[in-house]
Amino acid sequence: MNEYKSAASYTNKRPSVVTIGTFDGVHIGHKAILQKLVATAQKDNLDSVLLTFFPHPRMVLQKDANIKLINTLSEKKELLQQIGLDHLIIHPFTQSFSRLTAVEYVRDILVNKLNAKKIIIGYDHRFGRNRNADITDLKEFGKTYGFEVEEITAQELDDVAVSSTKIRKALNVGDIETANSYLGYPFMVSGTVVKGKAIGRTIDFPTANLQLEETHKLIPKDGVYVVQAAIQNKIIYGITSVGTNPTVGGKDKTIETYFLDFNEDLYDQPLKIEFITHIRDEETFNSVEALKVAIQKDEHFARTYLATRE
Ligand SMILES: Cc1cc2nc3c(=O)[nH]c(=O)nc-3n(C[C@H](O)[C@H](O)[C@H](O)COP(=O)(O)O)c2cc1C
Ligand SMILES: Nc1ncnc2c1ncn2[C@@H]1O[C@H](COP(=O)(O)OP(=O)(O)O)[C@@H](O)[C@H]1O
Repeated sequence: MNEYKSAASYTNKRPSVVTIGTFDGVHIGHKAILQKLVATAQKDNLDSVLLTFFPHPRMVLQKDANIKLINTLSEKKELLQQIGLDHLIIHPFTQSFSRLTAVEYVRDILVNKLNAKKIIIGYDHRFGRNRNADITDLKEFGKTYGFEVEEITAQELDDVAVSSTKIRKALNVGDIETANSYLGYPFMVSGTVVKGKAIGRTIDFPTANLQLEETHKLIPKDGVYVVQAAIQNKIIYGITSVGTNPTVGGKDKTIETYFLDFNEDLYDQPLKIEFITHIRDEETFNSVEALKVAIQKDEHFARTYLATRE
């Protein structure tokens, strides 16, 4: 898969089939659409192109600072990599881009830059300045500029929308199993291991504190989870605390993991944790000693869970 930082840097001239969208989560519903894109490309001897935008249009247009996404950009790239697309364009969504008229966007980008011969798009897709144009307009443009429009039906799109919303809702209540079943892979959080308050090791539970790579990443509900990570190519299981650590007077949200049967320095290393199941909600204990007892129980829960699952 070739990657491009903007439509302008896409120099490929081959005729293409294009789909456009955010594809947050790259979940099982998205995969069905993307596989259709790849299959169409093969059938019609076209290059497959996914045109996606970053930052998310809502962040730019509605200044929606609170929008939370299932994937960071680098996670999305990694997931898309596995699908077999020919080209991924991550076009910067700016105010000036949003002001392109429908005809400018179709002619200058889809036709002249991407050489689109086919566009696979949702029945309710809108585009151009003020989202003025719809799929009927796109089909009209197709007659002028020589491309076909293949519509993703309401039913197909409903499946996708429903699963994105369901994934977000599930993560917000700590229902990892539901999120993972819609995603088709374990929900992940990645970042770099940074120093914390160094209290962990004093209660025999050192925790690798994750500093996230993006502020818009959706984080599951505060609580304690069973997780796994690949560390030096080995799967290591762990228990992760997501929350503000009220017992030790914490304020900021942290994501920290105690790895089972593991004793190595992880500072400054990249780390990706994959969520397996929720153990319990975050609690405020009367003492650090009581917290330690609770974490021992969490560890016991995790070991039993991992030993008995299929
Ligand atoms: C499995 C696990 C469960 C935890 N549960 C809670 C909790 O319920 N309440 C809380 O205040 N802190 C909880 N913590 C966070 C501890 O307060 C934190 O790990 C400790 O303060 C060490 O912080 P440090 O890494 O900055 O040294 C938990 C930590 C782990 C590893
Ligand atoms: N089993 C383990 N799980 C997590 N971190 C571990 C483990 N063993 C050693 N470490 C190391 O210990 C560090 C955490 O120690 P801790 O006392 O909690 O300090 P800090 O507050 O700086 O995170 C981790 O970042 C990692 O480098």
